[in-house]
This record gives sequence, C-alpha cells and structure tokens, in this order.
Amino acid sequence: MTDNFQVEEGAMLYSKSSAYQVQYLLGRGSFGEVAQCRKFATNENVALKVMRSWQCIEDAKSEEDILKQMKLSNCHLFNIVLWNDSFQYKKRYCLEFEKLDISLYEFLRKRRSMSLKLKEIRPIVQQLAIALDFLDVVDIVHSYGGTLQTLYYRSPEILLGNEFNGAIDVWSLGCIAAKMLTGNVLFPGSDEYDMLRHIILGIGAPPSHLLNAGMFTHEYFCATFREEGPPVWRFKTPREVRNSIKLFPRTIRSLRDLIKKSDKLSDKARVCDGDQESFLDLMTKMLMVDTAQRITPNQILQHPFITMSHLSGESKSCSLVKSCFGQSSDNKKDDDLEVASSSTAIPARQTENGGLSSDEHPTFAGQTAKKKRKRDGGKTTKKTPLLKRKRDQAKSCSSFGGSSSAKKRKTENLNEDLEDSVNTLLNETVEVPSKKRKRADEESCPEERSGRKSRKIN
Ligand SMILES: Nc1ncnc2c1ncn2[C@@H]1O[C@H](COP(=O)(O)OP(=O)(O)OP(=O)(O)O)[C@@H](O)[C@H]1O
Repeated sequence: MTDNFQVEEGAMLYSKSSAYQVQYLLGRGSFGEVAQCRKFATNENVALKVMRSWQCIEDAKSEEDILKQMKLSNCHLFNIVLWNDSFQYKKRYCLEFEKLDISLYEFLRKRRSMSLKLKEIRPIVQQLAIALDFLDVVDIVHSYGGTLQTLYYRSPEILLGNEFNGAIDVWSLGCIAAKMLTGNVLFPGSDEYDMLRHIILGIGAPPSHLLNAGMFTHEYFCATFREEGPPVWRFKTPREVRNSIKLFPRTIRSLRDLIKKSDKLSDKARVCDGDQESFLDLMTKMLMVDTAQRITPNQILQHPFITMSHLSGESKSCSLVKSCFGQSSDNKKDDDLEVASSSTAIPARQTENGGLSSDEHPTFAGQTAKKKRKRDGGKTTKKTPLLKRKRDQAKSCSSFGGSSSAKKRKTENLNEDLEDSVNTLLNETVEVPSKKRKRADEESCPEERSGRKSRKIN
C-alpha cells in the first residue's frame, strides 16, 4: 500500500461503493483537504474530506462517530452538513459530505465593505443558533476553527484554561456577528495575551471565579495574596508578560461602538434604532465574559433581535420593516425551519428569559482557587437526559441577563484594579500596517490555534 495519494484535479479515489474524481480543492482544515469530487455511483458532486495523514485516522474516526450520531438525529434539518459515507483510500481516510455552497467568509468577501446589514445578519445568526442549539441538545461542542477555536474567536474561558462547554461557540458566534456588521475582527489580538487585553478593554475583565480556576491565569495576571480571602488579580503589563510583545490596535472601545457608524435615514431612524439596540443587547449577552451568564443558543432563538418582536408593532408600510420580515420568511422557506422545529427527533425546547441567581454571580475576589471545578456539559462523553437538561437550563436561566448592582459594583472594582495596567497598555498599542492585519484576519493559520483538541464537526 503506498502513501502517495495527492489531492489534485483529475485524481481518482475508490471506495467499496463508488469511484470519485477530484474536480477542485474547496479548502483546507486542520486535519485535511476538502475537494469537490464527482461521485460516479450516483453521478453527483460531493465534498470529500481527505485526512492529512495516517496519524489523523483517530481524529477522522471520532469525527465520524459524531457525524453518525448526528445523522441519526436528523442533523441536516438543523443547518448541519450531511455526512454520507467514510472510506479508506491508500493510507488516507476520507469522509464524504454533501457539497455546500460558499462559506460565510466567501459571502462576505463578495461585498466590497466585507460587511452586512442587520436584516442580513439576523437570518445567519438564527441559522447558526439553530445548529448550536442542536449541538447543545446532543452535547457536542463545535468550536469554530481548528483544534480549539481560531485565535480571534477564542473565548475567555479557553484563553484562561478553564473548564468549557458549548458556551464557547456562543462567544465565537458573537465575534462573527460583529465581524459581519463592521467587516472587522472584533478582538484582533496578536496572541493570547493581546486577545485578553482586547476583551478586557472592550467588554470587561473575567470574573474572579474564572481567574481563580484558570490553568493559564498566571501567564496573564498577577495575584496578590491576602491573609484572608481569595487573591486579588491584576492584568499584567506587556513587559511583564515578555520582553517584546506586539499589540494590535483596538477596533472598539465598547460594544456600542459597533452600531455607532450605521446609516440612519430619517423616516427609518426609529425602526433602525430599535433594531440596533436589540442587536446590541443580543451581542452583549453573547459576549458575556462570564460563561455562566452567557446567553444559550436556545435563548438566542427567543431573543427579540431574532424573533423581531420589537418590529411587529411598527408600521408594515415601512420599507425597512417589510424587508426585515421578507428576509426572515425567505430564510424560513430556504431552510425549512418549520420542518426543523416540528418533525424531528429533537423536540423544540422552551426558553426562559431569566438569568443567574445572585449567589452565582461572579465576585472578583470572592472565591479561592480551590473552588471545585464543575463541568456543566461540554464534551460528547456524557449525555444528560433531555428532560433533565431542560430542567437544569430553566434553573440556571431564572434571571438571565440580569445585571445586579452588586455584580456591577464588583466589575467596577475590577476595572479600577485594572485601570493602571490598561492605561499602560493603551499607550503601548502599536499600529500594524493594514495589509498585514488583513492577511492575519484572512488566515486561520495553524499557529493561531491552541494545542487542546475539541470534538468538532464540519
Ligand atoms: N461540505 C462542504 N462543502 C463545501 N465546502 C466545504 C465542505 N466542507 C468543507 N468545505 C471547505 O473546506 C474547508 C476545510 O474544511 P474542514 O472541515 O477540513 O476544516 P474546517 O472545519 O474549516 O477547519 P478545521 O478543521 O481546521 O476546524 C472549509 O473551510 C470549507 O471552505
């Protein structure tokens, strides 16, 4: 058996049931190359993912296990790519999928501004939330990007080395939604430290319970230990992290900056304002640094920005309102969402727009590093019965999105603690030539990816 198979135009591959001819390369991922191929048995075009090497066989097999499990649950009704078959050719393992249309990145690239309007972003966020909600139910963490989230979309809990669950994908979705609106990466960090700097400056510092429990916290924060009580954390200055560090300039000073630049035509201004505020509210909830407070995919689907409840009272003669509803119903038709919510193995779930009880709120200096780690979901290994999960979810959502004054105070304290180092950081920010920034943005280069592996799907 030789190992010399190359994914190139015209090359032939053979499974037990069909021959395939490579037409062209669709893309490359962490584990292999994906090519559009002609499948002779059915005479259709398919996407064939050819794993990089024999060493990737374990990754391929675990991906296949998840794909099989998802196919049985009618995943294609939830905006998840359909896997058809797997086979080994020469020393390469191959996964066959339905051929999809262009990627979101290609879609954005077709726009000169690389950005979309809110009414266009809405159905995309909705489609992705439907997929993430499905993964939540079947207990799979997707993780946008390679081994564990592409750097720009990496959540604070991954950066800090905390336990994680599907909430990391909601964080990434928030970052993607921001990029769709502005055309720019929301947190363009040059490395993990710079990512945290962008997050702290744009949104706020991680709560103490994340810092106390993070495996990598000490790489980015200094702890002051007191006689009593938990440590107080201070974000390190760039010089404390390493001798020379490249800091990329900030794109926003707060999430509100995201919507500041949008056009407002006078007659549509009120509707625009309402939609923008609603989008901003959703963004704030998707980008909660504290995992426990982050909106869930199911709650995203019930959020006014997605349901458009804030627009239903507006005059239907307003062209913007009309186009918003038009966009949404086109999307429903295209993606068969009604079928998805009514006739699948996974029942549609209820959402409670509540939040965390105050005793679960983060305290900056309130918990010790000894705090017992709690894995609340996460990997595919343990499946919780759906009913129990619903109950748990309802419990944890009983006051969702609530921002108690106590929490606010604590965040302010933390922000005060961070002020000094932040000021230093601001002064030290260096401009990066736009050409270079663009390249960094376009690439999801392997070195941007961290070492830990997640279970992932296409
Ligand atoms: N079914 C498909 N139809 C069309 N294009 C596809 C399909 N699957 C993958 N691609 C293209 O191939 C690229 C690589 O896909 P692959 O699944 O290997 O990696 P990925 O999910 O993008 O990234 P990674 O594996 O690193 O997380 C994708 O980014 C996409 O452009």
